[in-house]
Amino acid sequence: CYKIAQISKDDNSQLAVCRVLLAELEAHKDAWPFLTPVNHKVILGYRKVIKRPMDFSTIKRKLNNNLYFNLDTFIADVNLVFDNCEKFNEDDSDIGQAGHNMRKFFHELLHLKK
Ligand SMILES: Oc1ccc2c(c1)N[C@H](O)CC2
Repeated sequence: CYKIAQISKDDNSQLAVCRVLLAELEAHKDAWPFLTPVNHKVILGYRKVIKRPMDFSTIKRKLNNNLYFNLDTFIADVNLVFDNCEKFNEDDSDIGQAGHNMRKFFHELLHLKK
């Protein structure tokens, strides 16, 4: 019984860490391309090229609906945001640069909290 109690406590603390990490990502000056889903009806080719769209508002909804098993599944979705950005944007574009900046910022956040 203790083991089950221990896992559920960790889940709650891991969930709290995810919420803080997401808030820090959303507050970053370069977060603007990633705050809401890309409108694939407007951006031609996006739906064909990007097989698994992801953005910060979707991650927040998944957090609130308890759809992340642990910190690692949350990290995988954040990295998906930046991987999609690299796939669809040139490195020297404004959005491409924002994606690289945000990935570096997130990586540093994770190493601060470990
Ligand atoms: O010029 C544009 C216009 C729209 C978007 C991008 C670039 N890149 C984003 O990844 C997807 C949305």
